[in-house]
Amino acid sequence: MATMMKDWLATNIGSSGWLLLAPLLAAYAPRGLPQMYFNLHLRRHVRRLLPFLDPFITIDIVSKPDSYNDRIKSSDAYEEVKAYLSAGCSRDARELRAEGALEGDGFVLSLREGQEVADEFQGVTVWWSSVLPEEDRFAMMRVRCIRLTFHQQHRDLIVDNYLPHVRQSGRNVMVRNRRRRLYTNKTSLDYCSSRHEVWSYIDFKHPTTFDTLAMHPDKKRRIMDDLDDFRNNKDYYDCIGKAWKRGYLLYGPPGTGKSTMIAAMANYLNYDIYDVELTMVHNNNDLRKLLIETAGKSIIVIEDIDCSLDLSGQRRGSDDLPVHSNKPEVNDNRRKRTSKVTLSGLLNFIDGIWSAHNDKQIIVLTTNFVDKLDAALIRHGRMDLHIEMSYCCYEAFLTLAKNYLGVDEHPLFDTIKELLQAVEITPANVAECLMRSERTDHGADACLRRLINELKKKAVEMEKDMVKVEEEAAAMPNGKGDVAGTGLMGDDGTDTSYDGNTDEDDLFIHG
Ligand SMILES: Nc1ncnc2c1ncn2[C@@H]1O[C@H](COP(=O)(O)OP(=O)(O)OP(=O)(O)O)[C@@H](O)[C@H]1O
Ligand SMILES: [Mg+2]
Repeated sequence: MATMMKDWLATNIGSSGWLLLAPLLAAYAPRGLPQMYFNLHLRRHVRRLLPFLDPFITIDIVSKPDSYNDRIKSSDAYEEVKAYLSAGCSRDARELRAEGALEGDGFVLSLREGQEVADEFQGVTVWWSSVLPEEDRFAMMRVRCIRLTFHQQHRDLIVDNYLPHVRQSGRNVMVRNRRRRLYTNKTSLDYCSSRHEVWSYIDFKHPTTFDTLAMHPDKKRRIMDDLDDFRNNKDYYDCIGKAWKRGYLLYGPPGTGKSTMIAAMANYLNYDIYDVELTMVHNNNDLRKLLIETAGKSIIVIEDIDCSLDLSGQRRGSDDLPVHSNKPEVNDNRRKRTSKVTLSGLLNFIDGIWSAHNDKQIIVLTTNFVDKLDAALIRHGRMDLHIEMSYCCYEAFLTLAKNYLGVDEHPLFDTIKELLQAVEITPANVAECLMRSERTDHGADACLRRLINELKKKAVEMEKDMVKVEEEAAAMPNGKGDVAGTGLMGDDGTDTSYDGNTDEDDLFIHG
């Protein structure tokens, strides 16, 4: 309605139609004025009259040109307005356009050109319409335009309150409709490539949550609290002048749930995951490029960081490796060296000046061998929280029993509790025992007995290992040795293997 009136005024007064008023105004024109001055004089009067005749203001929100890539943030406003209208006011429109939604099988409805819908905000009515942009230069680039029309007396309310409200609501709609994504980096990056070109993705559909994650409940609570503090404290990060980011180091033996924890975090926060395969990144520049093309509200993951790069070697500036070697670890190192990413490039990726371009980003590094990592990589402020993923404790077992067998208690639980205090077994191993198919035939009993057998078997193995190690240690002149036979040894010869301890001070080195 408002736009129709406005269009009428534009056609009949704003352009050639102003001549309709010419005879009227000519009567008031000063006598003897040359024709050219008369026209100017007339136009000035018409322009002054316009606000009285047309008190409506329009604001055009234009889409990005189709040829632009998705780095142009100004396009976000158009998408947000579209989402806002699609969810609400387009219900009143009679003629709609349906585009296949980027996510899922649904459609995004928007207004067809020329259609108009009304919206109300704090008692004020505004009108939205879809129009073709007036300027020809846009036509080649297929830019779409949504026009907002409102009375000039509400200008402040609309600009200061309504438009931000529309954007925020539109963003919420987009988040609600959106499926989360699991990205991974592509091999070759070109300098001009955009997000689609450096990352490929699939829908992220991991079912793990913190409820199903097997871990001591106190430890789990502290991690969840830390995540909550992170996502809710933008003001705090601004106040202390720190980029709104957080780093987590997850370390522990294979099968203790590091990858599972990342999925639980992503589900908890509703974030996307960028899984960086470092060995495929050619150099520091490509790494930076990848970072720039990530979006906020995401978790950047580098799994098995100790295997991805020869970080310790680079830190110490070690010599080139021999060209041929029979040792597998040497060949493995040579493979890592094909990537020219350096430790310093990685450190900059994590918290360099470029890393602050996105808010709400979490970086997670995982490793089986925390002692192999350079101190700079995991220092305070870079990896804010160190989380040890340890062997299965009784509390973690209870979660797995609930997940896999649906039982909260069972007469065999006491035996299992006792064994778990003495035996190191990973949650993955426990889960495997509880997944046995006998469950369907014999209920939880068969699975729990299988677990008990597994635990007893491990207890015997551990006993044997201990005897062997003690014998070896006794045979060494200085009595020092790799006690658990894990290959993890501190510089001073002390054993640095995982002890499965769930003492909180051990779990949270800092943070
Ligand atoms: N803490 C846990 N809670 C629930 N399930 C777990 C847990 N740990 C392991 N699992 C189960 O074991 C499987 C392997 O776990 P996951 O891949 O997370 O281990 P990881 O620590 O990442 O191992 P790796 O070091 O080899 O990458 C998971 O698919 C899951 O089913
Ligand atoms: Mg893993």
